Amino acid sequence: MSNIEFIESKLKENYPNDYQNILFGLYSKKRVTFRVNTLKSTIVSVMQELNSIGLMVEKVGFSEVALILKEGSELDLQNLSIYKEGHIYLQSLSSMLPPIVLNALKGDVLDMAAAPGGKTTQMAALAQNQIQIMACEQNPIRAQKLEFNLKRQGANKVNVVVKDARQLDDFYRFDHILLDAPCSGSGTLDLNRLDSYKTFTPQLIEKSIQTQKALILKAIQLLKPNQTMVYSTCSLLKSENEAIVKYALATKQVEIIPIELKDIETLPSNLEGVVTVMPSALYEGFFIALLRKIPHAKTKL
Ligand SMILES: C[S@@+](CC[C@H](N)C(=O)[O-])C[C@H]1O[C@@H](n2cnc3c(N)ncnc32)[C@H](O)[C@@H]1O
Repeated sequence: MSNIEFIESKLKENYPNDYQNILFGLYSKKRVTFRVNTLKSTIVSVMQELNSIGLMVEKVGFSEVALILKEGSELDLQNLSIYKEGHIYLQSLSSMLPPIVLNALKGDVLDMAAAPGGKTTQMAALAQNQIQIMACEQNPIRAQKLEFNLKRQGANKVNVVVKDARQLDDFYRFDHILLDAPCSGSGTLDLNRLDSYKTFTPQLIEKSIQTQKALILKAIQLLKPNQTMVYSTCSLLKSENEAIVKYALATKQVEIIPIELKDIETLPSNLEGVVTVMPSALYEGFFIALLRKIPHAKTKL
């Protein structure tokens, strides 16, 4: 079976009625989207700057600071001083959703799989640097990129920990946790490019599932009772999404807080309250679940 046939078979197995629309989304050329960094600039100032050089943008319903470039490429933005000085951050719209859903505005926050830092810097901006973030990243090279982005974006209350998050000390307790888990990436594949999908294999899926299970148990352990965490992936596979959340629910230490996304096309789920964003030219395929730790639940797993 070729890689493409394998992808098609997995999507068909997961979404028998929607897999053709999903494939269409994964073949679509993605629009260029980005976020204004409110630690350094404002939406008005960025829009004025872009207008003055003829780069037209449109706003997106779910965020005051998310923008879509009407015409042009990432390079057009990367050449600008507002990009180089961290006033904007190139980010897919779907990838902006987990921090918005988590809404971590005070206390201590753990970003368990943080590099390159799109969501860490977004959380820092949403809280105007009023939260203390521990940003954990296993891969040292990616951690350098994370450090670079934090500095450029002015996210100055972030402590980078280069470590396997499974090995984080058990005595930590956090008010909010973002677990944007390593995954097969099935929601972000560009099916026009072999280099994008050739690593999508049964082995990668299996390895991702094992890591996701260990990381979600660790997250539950490190979360303060009554507080919230987000589990997200850029995969569309239920084995990496709903099944991992069900695995977490089986500990009886967390419950789902239902998420409602307006004006964003989602895929059917067998688990109520979680969302899977349909891939399209505008959105990547993405899964998001918001969990709350049940008060008085034992922390020992
Ligand atoms: C989906 S990416 C995170 C993207 C990031 N949250 C962002 O928005 O920019 C997953 C990251 O987890 C890292 N990772 C994988 N296994 C890990 C582990 N056991 N502990 C910590 N980080 C891990 C990978 O190196 C990768 O950088």
